[in-house]
Order: sequence, then structure tokens, then C-alpha cells
Amino acid sequence: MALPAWIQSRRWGEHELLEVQTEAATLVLSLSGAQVLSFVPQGQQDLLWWSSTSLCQQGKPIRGGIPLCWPNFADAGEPFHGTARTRLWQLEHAQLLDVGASLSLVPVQQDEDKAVRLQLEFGARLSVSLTTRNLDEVPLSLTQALHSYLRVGDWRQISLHGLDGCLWLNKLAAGTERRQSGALHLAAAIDAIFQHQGAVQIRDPQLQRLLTVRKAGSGSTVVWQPGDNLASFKDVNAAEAAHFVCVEAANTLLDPVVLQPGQEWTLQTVLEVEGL
Ligand SMILES: O=P(O)(O)OC[C@H]1O[C@@H](O)[C@H](O)[C@@H](O)[C@@H]1O
Repeated sequence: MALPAWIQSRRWGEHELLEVQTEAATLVLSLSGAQVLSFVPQGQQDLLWWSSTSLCQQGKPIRGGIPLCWPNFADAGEPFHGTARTRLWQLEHAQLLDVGASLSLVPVQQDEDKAVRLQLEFGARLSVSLTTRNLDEVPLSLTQALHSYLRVGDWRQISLHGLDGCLWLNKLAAGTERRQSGALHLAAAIDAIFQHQGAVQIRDPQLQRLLTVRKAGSGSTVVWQPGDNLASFKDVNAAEAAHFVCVEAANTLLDPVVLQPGQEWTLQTVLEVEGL
């Protein structure tokens, strides 16, 4: 579709970015991966983190923003975290709203056995919805994540609320099961899948803000930060690495979605910030 005047296109390496400007917020999105990279509500700092050393090559995942892990989360399929984040997507629809805007995107080439669509709606907050429809005649098993890289002052100083009492799998300790008690404070690398359906709030004393991650269609919340283990993440610069934590609305091995022929499923996350 032709771009309206409030959406500008620009190149970033081999990728095409769309910069969407409304009175309520500015959003930057890559057509490679349909990946939201930046979301700045009016008068706020960015809610998202985006690596300045990320690869900007076609077919390579972008580090930062909200990668779409689909149709598999992690190693539940090939490649790791699926194909959506390295595919080329196209804008299908864009509409200014009373406050903010809504956009929808689809891959340039859909799979034969399933269709996927990303819907973004934003103003003071950002809603990201990924809908999958099974086009096949047999059931489809799906794992996925909206892998949000959230901007924080320093991940060692934040606290995450809303996970109290949840069972979690520690992926850094061979999937050992643990139960969370109270707020989660991070002192070292974490790669954890929480059995969790509600919201997570990130209290950030440095940025003086409370970031809320709500979700729907998801029984797993993934919390990831590589800590000092940056050797295998060449696209994460040590100086910038302190400034993000990933809180991902997901369907993982704990809660795979099984879609019968013709059925669809929407995984949604909503990000919002307020002052402390
Ligand atoms: O480097 P990638 O492929 O983007 O993955 C980053 C991380 O993503 C998280 O979702 C996984 O739980 C981690 O195991 C993984 O390391």
C-alpha cells in the first residue's frame, strides 16, 4: 500500500524502517521481521531498547525492540525462535485514530499451511497482537513469543512484580523448577519461563518509572537478560547491555497452542509506562 504522510520510510543498512508519527506517540518499525524497534509516547522516553550494534542484514535477526518468535519459541522448531523475525513483511493497513494509530502487517509470503498477521495499536500505550490461523487439514501446534526488549536504567536495580507464587523453569540450570516468592530482583544472568498469565510491572528507580507489561493468549512469561555472558551475543554492546530486560508474552513448551483446522489464536502484549 502507498504510505500516508504520517508514515515515513527510511533505510537502515539492508532494512526498510517505517517511522510512524502521531500526536500521541512515535513508533519505529522494521519491515524485516515486522519488528517494532522504538515506541516513544508523547513526553516519555522510549519504552524499548534497540542495540546500536545490531546486524542490519537481510535474513539476520535484529537485536532489540519486539522480535516475533514464531511459529516456534526457542528450539521447539527450526530455526531457533522461528522464521517470522527474519522474513520480509508488508504493511497491509494503516489508520489514524482519535488518539494514535493502528497498523497491520503480513509476511510478503505466507506459509501454505498457516496465516499470520501482526496488529499494532498505539497511543499512550502500545498493543501488539499476533494472530495465527491454521489453514491445514490437520492440527497445528504452535509456540511463540513477543520478545520485548524493555528499556530500563540498569537491570540490576529494577524489581519485577506480578510473578509471586509462580512456578518457573530455569533454562540456565537444565530446566530446574523453582517457585518465585515475592518480587523478582536480578543479580546475574536469567533465562526463565514462568507459568504465568497476568501482568508484570517493572519498577525502575533510575528511570523513575513503572513499566507495565500486560498480555493475553499466553500462559508463559519469559524473563531473559544475558548478564555478563555476552561472548555469544556479538550484537550486544557491553556498555548498552545494562539497559534492557526482556519480558516476553509467550506460549512455550509449558503451554503450546494446538489449533484445529480453521481455528485461530491471538497472542497479545500491551506496554504502558507511568511515573514512580
Ligand atoms: O539470541 P536470540 O536467538 O535472539 O535469543 C535470545 C534469548 O531469547 C530468549 O527468549 C530465550 O529464552 C533465550 O534462551 C535466548 O538466548
